[in-house]
Amino acid sequence: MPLVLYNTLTRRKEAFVPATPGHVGIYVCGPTVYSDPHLGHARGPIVYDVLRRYLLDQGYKVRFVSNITDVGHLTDDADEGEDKIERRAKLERLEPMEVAEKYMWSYFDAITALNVLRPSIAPRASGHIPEMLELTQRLLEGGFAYERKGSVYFRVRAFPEYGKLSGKRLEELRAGARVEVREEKEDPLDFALWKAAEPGHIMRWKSPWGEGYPGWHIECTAMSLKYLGEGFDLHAGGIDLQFPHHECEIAQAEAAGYRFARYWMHHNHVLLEGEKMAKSTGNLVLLHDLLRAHEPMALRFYLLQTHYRSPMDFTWEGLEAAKRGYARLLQAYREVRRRAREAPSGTTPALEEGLEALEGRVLAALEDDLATPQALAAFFDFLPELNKLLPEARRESLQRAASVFHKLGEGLLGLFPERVLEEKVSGPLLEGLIRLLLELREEARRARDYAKSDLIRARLLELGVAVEDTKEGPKWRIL
Ligand SMILES: Nc1ncnc2c1ncn2[C@@H]1O[C@H](COP(=O)(O)OP(=O)(O)OP(=O)(O)O)[C@@H](O)[C@H]1O
Ligand SMILES: [Zn+2]
Repeated sequence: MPLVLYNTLTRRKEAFVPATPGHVGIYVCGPTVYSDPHLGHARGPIVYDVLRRYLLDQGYKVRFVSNITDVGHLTDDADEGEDKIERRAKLERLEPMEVAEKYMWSYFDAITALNVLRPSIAPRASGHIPEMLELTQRLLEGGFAYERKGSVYFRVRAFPEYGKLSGKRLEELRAGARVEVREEKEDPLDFALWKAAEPGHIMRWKSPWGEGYPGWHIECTAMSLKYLGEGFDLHAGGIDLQFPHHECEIAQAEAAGYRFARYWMHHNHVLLEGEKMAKSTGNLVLLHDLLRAHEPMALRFYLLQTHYRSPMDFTWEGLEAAKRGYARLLQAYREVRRRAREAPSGTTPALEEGLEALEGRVLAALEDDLATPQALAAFFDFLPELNKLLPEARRESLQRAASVFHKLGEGLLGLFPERVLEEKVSGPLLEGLIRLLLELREEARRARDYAKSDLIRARLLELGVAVEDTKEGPKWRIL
């Protein structure tokens, strides 16, 4: 398989070889669902969606697991602070699970509008507490964890490979760590596998150590191993998750004796005014606001214009430029489809050659660590030639052009769902056309050309539009 991906674990591009021939297992860290998604939340789903589409196109069976965090993600990375969902529940006067449900659907609605395929499994953390307890128990038994006042912490010192994903050195981390006053931890680097619930904490489950709730990191380890098995192919998420979240995930899995993910992918951030777009800081543009005002596929196109490992600065000018670029591609594709229906039969070798080159370039770009900007550039480089060939092109070659556009543009990049290709005549357009015909009819009447005015009326009637002449002028209705 020719696909090459940058593996964060080894810090180099590597050929991607799935553990089981013909199958690929992918786990992507999903959102903590306590508010509406912003544009940054769409980047990962779209990038990994292109990867998934590529693998499907290559004939792989892909199990794509992306979780929903509905418990355990605290406002503070050092295991202090409130649960993000529970804090929001208090603000909105809702049950925590109402908050999770509301924002989970808000997230799925948005990424579905962006033509992202639904995960094969979207496990929710709160539904996997037994798996997390079992893993915690195993770590305790192996001496990799300890219990303090009903909470259980991972003993980082017992796992010398801690830091291998992020390349961080334990001594430096320790020097920079904050030491809390009421610290229960042996080492400031230790992290919670299980937290004792304080009085008043709503989301709580029974455990061998009393009532509590899981740590955020143990959720993803437990759920990815459950659904993808040991040594699964690929684990992905935003670059902010590389440390500590993913570092902790690896420590938990491997200390418990399981082989963990073989490849790690991290996408860079969407920035606004140079800063990470984030819920917690309020530096954001909401996805739903963008989706209401702009073609979702133009947004998807905009995000794919930057390589996933580079930061992407969101600007309104950038969005407008992307809309224009997308419209050019869409127009070309529609034109190809239209002509493929009408052109005289035959082939156009120059067009076929151009298509083959396009296909080669797009595939080569994606196979080189998902170089989506280069894949899009290949389309734009092909446009002038395509536009030159179109007027004379013959049907069979145009049909092939349409299917190549479908395979590359929709199948791989997910940019042209059927919805955008249908050149639908909308309500306002229809009404305008009827009004225009009636105006022409009035003109004919004024010129005493009754044959023409009657003809217009008769033809409209055939189409199911009845015209009635009243004192206030002609009225029409759909039969
Ligand atoms: N600005 C961004 N650009 C790209 N990916 C992002 C961005 N913000 C969050 N993500 C990714 O979205 C996923 C869900 O993240 P999460 O729910 O923790 O959101 P968040 O906005 O980072 O929250 P917070 O601001 O509270 O840290 C993660 O994979 C995370 O890396
Ligand atoms: Zn995760």
